[in-house]
Amino acid sequence: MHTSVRPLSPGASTSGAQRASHRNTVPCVVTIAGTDPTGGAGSAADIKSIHAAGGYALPVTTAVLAQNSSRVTHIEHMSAAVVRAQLDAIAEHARIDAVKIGMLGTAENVQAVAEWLSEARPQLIVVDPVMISSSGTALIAPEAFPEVAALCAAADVITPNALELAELTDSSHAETHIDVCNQARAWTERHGNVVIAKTGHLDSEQTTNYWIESGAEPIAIHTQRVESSATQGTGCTLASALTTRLAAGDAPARALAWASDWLHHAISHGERLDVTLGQDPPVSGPMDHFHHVRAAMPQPHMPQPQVPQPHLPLQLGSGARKGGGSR
Ligand SMILES: Nc1ncnc2c1ncn2[C@@H]1O[C@H](COP(=O)(O)OP(=O)(O)O)[C@@H](O)[C@H]1O
Ligand SMILES: Cc1ncc(COP(=O)(O)OP(=O)(O)O)c(N)n1
Repeated sequence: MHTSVRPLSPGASTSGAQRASHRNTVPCVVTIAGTDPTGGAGSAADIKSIHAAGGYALPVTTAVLAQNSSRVTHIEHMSAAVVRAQLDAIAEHARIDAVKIGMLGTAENVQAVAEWLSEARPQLIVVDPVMISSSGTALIAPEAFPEVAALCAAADVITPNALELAELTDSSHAETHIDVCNQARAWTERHGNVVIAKTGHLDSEQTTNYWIESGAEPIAIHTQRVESSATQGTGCTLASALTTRLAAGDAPARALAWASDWLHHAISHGERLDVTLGQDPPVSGPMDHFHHVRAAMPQPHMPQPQVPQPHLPLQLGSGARKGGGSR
């Protein structure tokens, strides 16, 4: 890595995650990501999630993809100059409360983003180290792995899935919640920032999200695994919603609980969108990022989502609860 983003002092991650200065305004969140024309993952998922969580999205495109949930047929990487120009255009125009980073694609783009971050010094940086699509296509060049790891080390919060966490910590693929938490703990003790340890890729009834931070008790937000095809873009969605709630000033437990619970409902209500063409076996499709808004806007042709409260912040429903435990 040629560029360091900024030095992190011990505990800086917590303060970074809690240092939201615009608690009484809509948080402006820059999302740096690739595209998905089917709207399920990438920047489309990010924009929807940021707005659903009460923020305003400023999208920077790193790559244009022809993809759906079954395959990626084309990737056009933006040049580092185009990525940088988009970031500069935002910086001269808008308040930036937080930056969420997803697919970067090339080592040049990782460097361009790292350089900009070291100049812009946003208050909150969340990195979702996107490496592979669920359809199996690599979304980052292998030679860029060390650059992505360095970017992760300089972030306030990282949100790797189990595969990405194993890659970052040079470990074998986790099989249990305890494995995932141990790997996250190893990362956080080395780098001093927060890891959201995710368990969507494991074979467990619960899809608990853990806030793992050096020197602090883990925060565990438990949700039940939903048997649904509406799981396209879950990682992008969780990271974007969490970033927005942190930028809004929520404490870590509240922000992670809101994002996890809302995501659980978005998956649960996704199939009723009925977007994907019927296939056998069914392909995965988008979740409903606006189930809570739809609940407040009667649509006679659709069954009404049973979401009790349309306002922010969403109170915890039956899907999520805070507490310890590893499974
Ligand atoms: N089947 C599911 N039911 C409920 N929640 C899920 C499901 N799959 C994923 N999630 C939620 O989405 C989050 C991200 O999913 P995960 O598969 O771990 O990462 P990624 O989408 O980045 O590969 C999980 O932490 C969990 O909150
Ligand atoms: C452009 C782009 N970015 C990220 C992903 C992968 O997103 P993720 O949220 O991890 O979703 P799934 O792969 O689990 O659907 C992507 N496909 N495209």
